[in-house]
Amino acid sequence: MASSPLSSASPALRIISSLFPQYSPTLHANPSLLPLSPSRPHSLSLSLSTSSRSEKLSCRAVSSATAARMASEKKVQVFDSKDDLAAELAKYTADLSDKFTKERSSFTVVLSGGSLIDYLRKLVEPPYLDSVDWSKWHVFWVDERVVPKDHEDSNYKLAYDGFLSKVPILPGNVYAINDALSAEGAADDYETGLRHLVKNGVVDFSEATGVPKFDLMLLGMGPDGHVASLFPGHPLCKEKEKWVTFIKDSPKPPPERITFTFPVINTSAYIALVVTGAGKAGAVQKALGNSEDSGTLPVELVSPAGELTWFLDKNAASKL
Ligand SMILES: O=C(O)[C@H](O)[C@@H](O)[C@H](O)[C@H](O)COP(=O)(O)O
Repeated sequence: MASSPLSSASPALRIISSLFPQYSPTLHANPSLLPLSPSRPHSLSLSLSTSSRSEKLSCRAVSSATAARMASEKKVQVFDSKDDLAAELAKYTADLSDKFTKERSSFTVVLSGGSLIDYLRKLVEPPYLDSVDWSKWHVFWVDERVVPKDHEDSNYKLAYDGFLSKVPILPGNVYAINDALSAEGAADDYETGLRHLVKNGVVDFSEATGVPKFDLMLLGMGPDGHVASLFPGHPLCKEKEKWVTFIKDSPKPPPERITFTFPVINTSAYIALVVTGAGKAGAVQKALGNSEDSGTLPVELVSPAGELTWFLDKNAASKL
């Protein structure tokens, strides 16, 4: 298991629970939308809380964890403000960028849509703007809506406007979907592209699981506990063969999307789950608390081979 590279926690950071022992033809950047102007990352020193609340949470989580989840290293961090969360997420990401760019010639980062992009806001500011080796970044999407790249619903557009346009990541290293294809075609095309990138050594590969091993996934979670475009009760949550699949009946609009599957998500070296807002407190409680019906949410299936870190604001953590 990879150890955290992370080492000085911000004062506002509260760790309430910690270690659980235990290219392609079309996988390309869109030059018209990627006039990326140009322009390094870190690990949190985890100051473990010894409060009774912290111990209680750890016990609760352990009691509800499956054997697979126990195999993961899990950290839960609660921040007093969204700005504090964004500051720590920037530091965490920059540290991991530093670690992986020193170890390999690339840093493979997977983005989700939604509010996650806004929480990357401090990563595009000093000191990270100049200290991160952006030239080594390779950017992917854990899920994407099947809409044109300039559509308001596009995760690519969201990431471009809020993050990619502000840092000097090479346009050729940004892997958007082919928006001219159907959902099924775009999913197949994205998987084909990934296979090329694995073959070329840009993306790491896990012999153990037979799927790509991304360095970092930055995930959000919906109020219903969905992650990526893997929704509660949907058969796609059980997909074991495909790396990338598609959905045409997403309960969260728009309905047509492509998404990484759980085997790929769970092969990641690091996953950050960024969850804020009182509307998500129930799902957070189910996933991390001692809920009777724990184990029913997609987010509970997130159990990476590496390290999982929850970044919560106090509202999302309010039922813990
Ligand atoms: O494209 C998407 O819809 C997503 O990738 C999705 O999984 C998102 O991350 C969650 O729905 C959380 O979104 P919010 O953070 O905006 O609530």
